[in-house]
Amino acid sequence: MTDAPGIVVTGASGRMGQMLIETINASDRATLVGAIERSDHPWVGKDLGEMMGGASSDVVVTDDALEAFAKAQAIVDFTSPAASVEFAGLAAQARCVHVIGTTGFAEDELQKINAAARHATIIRAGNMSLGVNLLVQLTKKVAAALDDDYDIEVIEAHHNQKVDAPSGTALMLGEAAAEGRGVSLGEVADRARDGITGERKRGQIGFHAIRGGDIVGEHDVLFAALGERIVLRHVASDRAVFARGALKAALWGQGRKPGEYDMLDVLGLTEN
Ligand SMILES: NC(=O)C1=CN([C@@H]2O[C@H](COP(=O)(O)OP(=O)(O)OC[C@H]3O[C@@H](n4cnc5c(N)ncnc54)[C@H](O)[C@@H]3O)[C@@H](O)[C@H]2O)C=CC1
Ligand SMILES: O=C(O)C1=N[C@H](C(=O)O)C[C@H](O)C1
Repeated sequence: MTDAPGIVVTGASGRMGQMLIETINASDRATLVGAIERSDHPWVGKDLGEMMGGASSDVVVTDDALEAFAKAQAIVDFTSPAASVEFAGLAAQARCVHVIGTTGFAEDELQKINAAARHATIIRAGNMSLGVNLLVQLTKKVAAALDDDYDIEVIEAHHNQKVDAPSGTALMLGEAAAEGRGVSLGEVADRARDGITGERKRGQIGFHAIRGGDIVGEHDVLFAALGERIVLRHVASDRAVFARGALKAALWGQGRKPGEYDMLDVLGLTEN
């Protein structure tokens, strides 16, 4: 028997799923106890290690989430919004910490996750890297220091397989900028410019999404005024930064009371 919490990875064959499995397997602070894929996925029923191109392992990929969650202390979940909402209910039943990295949630889906957090410890963040979470705090501070002579634009770039836009990170940065300015993002966001748009409205926060090749994830927050520009930038060059953050969150969540937390809580970056 070891004290290392048992972790189940959902979306095991995905870009993040495989990175998470490698990160957990390399750690002596957690043990991989399960791997989930969708029912129609060719990995279901197969040995996880072999599917990842290595030696056989103790883990067989399954589509039975509840059975797998029952053996775990934490679920690390980078899948799709619909899947993560379902896993939130099952993780709450199994009393597991649920780390959600999935992005692209609709408002009603976020409400369902929020409801699950009444009974479960959920840590959700659109970006699990230390660097981006620091950038969130910097963005809030810079936005609070400047008035709306400074136009704020959030520009993000990702690989050509990404299905949601703006990225979860871009929305976190936009929220931070809006909070710094004391406004509601919903009221000032401009998420699509095309055609004769008219002049930029003062106080807007604009979003731009670049998609191409194998870009891991890049985010700029631009503050542009007459005669000067400030650019706050984060570049992720390796998905391992997200996986390390997610593992840290799963460990941090052990023994924590039910509620919805984020990476600022995990990293101790919350402030007044
Ligand atoms: N918060 C963060 O730090 C990060 C978040 N992400 C987000 O994580 C999510 C996944 O990203 P990728 O790994 O690049 O995508 P991906 O498409 O490579 O992987 C998603 C995996 O989830 C699986 N899946 C979908 N529905 C499922 C279900 N019902 N049951 C079990 N498995 C299911 C798919 O089969 C696939 O293997 C995206 O929303 C992305 O934006 C990605 C990187 C970092
Ligand atoms: O889909 C991705 O790849 C990423 N998604 C997250 C997001 O939507 O911000 C985090 C990271 O940028 C990679």
